[in-house]
Amino acid sequence: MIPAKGFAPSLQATRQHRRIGRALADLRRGLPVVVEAGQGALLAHAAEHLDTPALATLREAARRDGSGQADVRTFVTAARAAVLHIKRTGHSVVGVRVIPEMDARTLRDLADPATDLDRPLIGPFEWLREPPGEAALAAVKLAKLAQLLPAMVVAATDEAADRLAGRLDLIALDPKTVLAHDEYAARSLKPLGQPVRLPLHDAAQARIQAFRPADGGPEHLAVIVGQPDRHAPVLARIHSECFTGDLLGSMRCDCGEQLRGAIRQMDAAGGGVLLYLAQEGRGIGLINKLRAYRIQDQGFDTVEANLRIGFDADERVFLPAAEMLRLLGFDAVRLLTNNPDKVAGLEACGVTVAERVPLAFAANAHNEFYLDTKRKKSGHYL
Ligand SMILES: Nc1nc2c(ncn2[C@@H]2O[C@H](COP(=O)(O)OP(=O)(O)OP(=O)(O)O)[C@@H](O)[C@H]2O)c(=O)[nH]1
Ligand SMILES: [Zn+2]
Repeated sequence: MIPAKGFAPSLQATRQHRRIGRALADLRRGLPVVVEAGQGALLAHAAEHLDTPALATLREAARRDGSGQADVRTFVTAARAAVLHIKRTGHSVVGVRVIPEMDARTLRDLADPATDLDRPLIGPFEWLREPPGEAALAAVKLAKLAQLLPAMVVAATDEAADRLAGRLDLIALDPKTVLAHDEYAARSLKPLGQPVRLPLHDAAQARIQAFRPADGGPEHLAVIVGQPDRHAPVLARIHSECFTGDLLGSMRCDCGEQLRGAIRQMDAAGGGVLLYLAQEGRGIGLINKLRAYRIQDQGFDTVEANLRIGFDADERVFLPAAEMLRLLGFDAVRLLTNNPDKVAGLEACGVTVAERVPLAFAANAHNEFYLDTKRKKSGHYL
């Protein structure tokens, strides 16, 4: 059994994490958030929502340098910086100085790969070689948590975070809390009542159970097929949500077939557990996955498309899956997957993967290249 690690956050920590949910809603509706940065703060705006008045607010709030220029920067991930021909800095997040000639549209384009080929950006950009502070890392993490493009335009201010947030009626966050949020959300998962009966087309004896994190973030689901034995490794599938494949039957991927195939295999084996994780698009969210599809239609593969947007090839964390297994009473699994990272990710969270059980279906004309890329670039066994 995975040690429960005595999850008992302080009231203060709980308050901070709940604030993140409110901050994400603000970012998604086009408002900035405040991130503590030493004595001062960053006023951070999601790049994809930046318009002219928002940029003016950032310029007004920013401290001035010796020449009177406002200290506004746009922070992008190393992957996006590479697309912008910014020399490798060795840091995961890179700051680009926002000079007075840059307008809101330029800053949106800097973040958004959609126009890369039609309207190539004119550099070179003035980027900062120093490592980004914790506050800048937290700002970019917030964009990812909000499932927006992973780029933030920020003003560095000398005003204390609480004062600035109070004055502008915004949410102030501590960067350490933001950076620890994934772990908090996973460890705070709680089952919602008892599993409820859900006869499925492929498994008549099935039940479904929802798990909710304390921060108000997305719920994850577990489908328990049959009566799995708690004393032996359980046949398990960790399946990341794929609206297009699971629900619509998209032929761009193999998700729908894997989902139903896994349930059939569990039914045939007399029992199993399928964890359905709210991690659409390998953790980048549905809208960003649709952006990735558009880039793939320009000739890039699935990994390149993620990187051009500024994400890693895979942004998922497997701690929620491990926690759900623990809460369901399973400590060892026979994992239905072709993905070596899932095996390693789950084991790193304390779940024993006793066996990897392959899950393969014939390719179609639309997903052949996708499956080939999984094999060649992501090391999938297929
Ligand atoms: N970013 C991105 N996500 C994709 C793409 N195609 C499918 N996905 C997502 O990938 C996830 C599918 O992952 P899984 O079914 O867990 O598959 P996997 O990581 O390949 O591993 P196994 O299926 O277990 O071998 C879903 O969240 C899909 O939405 C794509 O082209 N880009
Ligand atoms: Zn899919």
